[in-house]
Amino acid sequence: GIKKQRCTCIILFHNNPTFQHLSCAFRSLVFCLVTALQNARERTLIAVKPDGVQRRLVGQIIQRFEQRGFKLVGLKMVQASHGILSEHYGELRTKPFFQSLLTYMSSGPVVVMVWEGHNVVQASRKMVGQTNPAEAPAGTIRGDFSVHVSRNVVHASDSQEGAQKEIQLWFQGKDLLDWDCCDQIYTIEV
Ligand SMILES: Nc1ncnc2c1ncn2[C@@H]1O[C@H](COP(=O)(O)OP(=O)(O)OP(=O)(O)O)[C@@H](O)[C@H]1O
Ligand SMILES: Nc1nc2c(ncn2[C@H]2C[C@H](O)[C@@H](COP(=O)(O)OP(=O)(O)O)O2)c(=O)[nH]1
Ligand SMILES: [Mg+2]
Repeated sequence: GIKKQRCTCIILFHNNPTFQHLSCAFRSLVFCLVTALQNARERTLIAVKPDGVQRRLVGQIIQRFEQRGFKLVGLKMVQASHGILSEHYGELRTKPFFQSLLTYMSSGPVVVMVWEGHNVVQASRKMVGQTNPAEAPAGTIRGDFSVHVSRNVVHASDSQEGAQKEIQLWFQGKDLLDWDCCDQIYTIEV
């Protein structure tokens, strides 16, 4: 993800004849700016699970990501099928709770979202808290709103690679909006 983008960026700025005549300092400055902007475009998949929707927690969960400074770029409410859920939770296929996980996740609507921003994958895992709410500190979503591992309110991608796969699984490219957030220069250094 980011490493590949950095390489592309380096190739663009160091091998492109258009930029050869620019001073080294200026090229470095442009490179830093582009890298900062690309880092700010990291995305993750967050889903409010059926228990979160039933308990009317959607608004509070969205609010936490907004107030942290992340940008919502995709949002939908879906009744998820076992098909999409078994792909989403493919790595847990051999776990004893896999079938009950699918039953619970398809028991009602989920609200699936894509959030964008600097370091959003890692930051949102911290905001969500440990898988088992008993271990999730107060102040995290799971630590504030849940008590049992099987009803832990929210999903968050656990790596950048996982996020990319999950976003492709749940969203079509055209449903993710690339919009300018007017406060962006106040939330990251560019
Ligand atoms: N022992 C368990 N009993 C019941 N459900 C479980 C158990 N372990 C995990 N789950 C459910 O499966 C989900 C996926 O487990 P995983 O290990 O991926 O946790 P997670 O990454 O914290 O959660 P998610 O992937 O939903 O964000 C958990 O969020 C939880 O709802
Ligand atoms: N019933 C039950 N459910 C579990 C257990 N471990 C995980 N889960 C459920 C809740 C998790 O949110 C979900 C996905 O697991 P994960 O991807 O390892 O954790 P997380 O990414 O949700 O934090 O599976 C578990 O031990 N028991
Ligand atoms: Mg997980």
